[in-house]
Amino acid sequence: MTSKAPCPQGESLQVFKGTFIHATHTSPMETLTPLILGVNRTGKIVFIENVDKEEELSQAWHFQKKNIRVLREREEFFIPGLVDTHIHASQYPNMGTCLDLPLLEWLVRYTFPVESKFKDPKFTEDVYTKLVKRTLRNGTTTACYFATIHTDSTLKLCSIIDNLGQRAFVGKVCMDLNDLFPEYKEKLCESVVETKRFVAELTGREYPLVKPIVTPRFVPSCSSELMQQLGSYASSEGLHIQSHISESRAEVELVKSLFPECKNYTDVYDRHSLLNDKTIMAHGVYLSNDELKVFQKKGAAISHCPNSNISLGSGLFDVRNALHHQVKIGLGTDVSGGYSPSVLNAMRAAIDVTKILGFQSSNYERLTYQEIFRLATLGGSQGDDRNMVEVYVAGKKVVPFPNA
Ligand SMILES: O=c1[nH]c(=O)c2nc[nH]c2[nH]1
Repeated sequence: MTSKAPCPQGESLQVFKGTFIHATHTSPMETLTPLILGVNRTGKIVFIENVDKEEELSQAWHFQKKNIRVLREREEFFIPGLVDTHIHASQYPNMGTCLDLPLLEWLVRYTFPVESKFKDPKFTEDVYTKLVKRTLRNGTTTACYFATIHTDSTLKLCSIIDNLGQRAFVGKVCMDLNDLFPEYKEKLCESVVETKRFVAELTGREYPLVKPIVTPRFVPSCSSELMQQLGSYASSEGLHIQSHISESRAEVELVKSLFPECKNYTDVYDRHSLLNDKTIMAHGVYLSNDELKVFQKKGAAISHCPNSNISLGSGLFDVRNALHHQVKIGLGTDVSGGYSPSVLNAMRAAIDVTKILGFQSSNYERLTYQEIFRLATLGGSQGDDRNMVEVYVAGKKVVPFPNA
């Protein structure tokens, strides 16, 4: 929640007092009350302590008690920022519509056409500005975005995110296969060169909170050569990787027919060096236990996107089983397969999914709402090493994931 900081004199602070709710590895939801929190001019939390330290803190930091914003008891509380581990910024124009087809048909009929519009800079700026503002309004302080195949438009998304102060990973989508909508694809060489240009330009801008993520769309859209080149590039540069895996039965069958020599869908990514502890794969509905073991061994994470899985009729992801396999899990809105940009909505949908799994099997250990809160906050932050500062709450060091 806060990094330990020295106490410079005379810095202007915003100070809050009230109830804090957070998650740790030992407790999925912990209520800390009452605490006092100071935020400096740059938006950094500079202290978070028990209220009995108020006097001491007001002297050290020179704030007046009358300026403390006191949260209303039982009505207001602080939580950590929500983390959306999978969202397609470019599908925002379709959000809440076009959900009458299963995944593979949905991509061709609705999704590729809307994404292809992002070569237009005006359209790009308009849509991305609205989308990022909307996610921030919904409490998403960190997001893992898919953009489109267009590099400059994706860089525009990065500058909008930076401007609006969100933390993000942003991916220029890579896809060199698309027979059913050929207007929206790249050549192999172009996809790799443009990914490198995207990473170089974004890194050069030195945005403090916005980082690139290598983004092969999914196996059916990428040649083996493209996946191999992206895998080795990501490894050599230490970059994060995002893609989709095992979302629908038809997709799993398609991948089997495309890569008959591979053991399963996970094996395809693994053989192309795309599965490691910086990888986040969306969905994973149909992953076998053997595949989950590979995820655990490699340290790869899964983004659970329950709204999308229901809306596109893809299936029900068993979070409990993945947690039993010690796989890292976060929550994703998956706009526009999911119809809501809110992680709170993803939490509600995750509750629905775990209840449905409970109806199907009487001894199923449903997720608790506290566990879902942890998925939406701490769960989604695993693997983002920018979060690995030393964290102290009320003078006590908090170790979110000691074995991570
Ligand atoms: O939910 C999804 N949305 C997408 O855009 C996509 N592309 C491949 N697989 C996908 N799944």
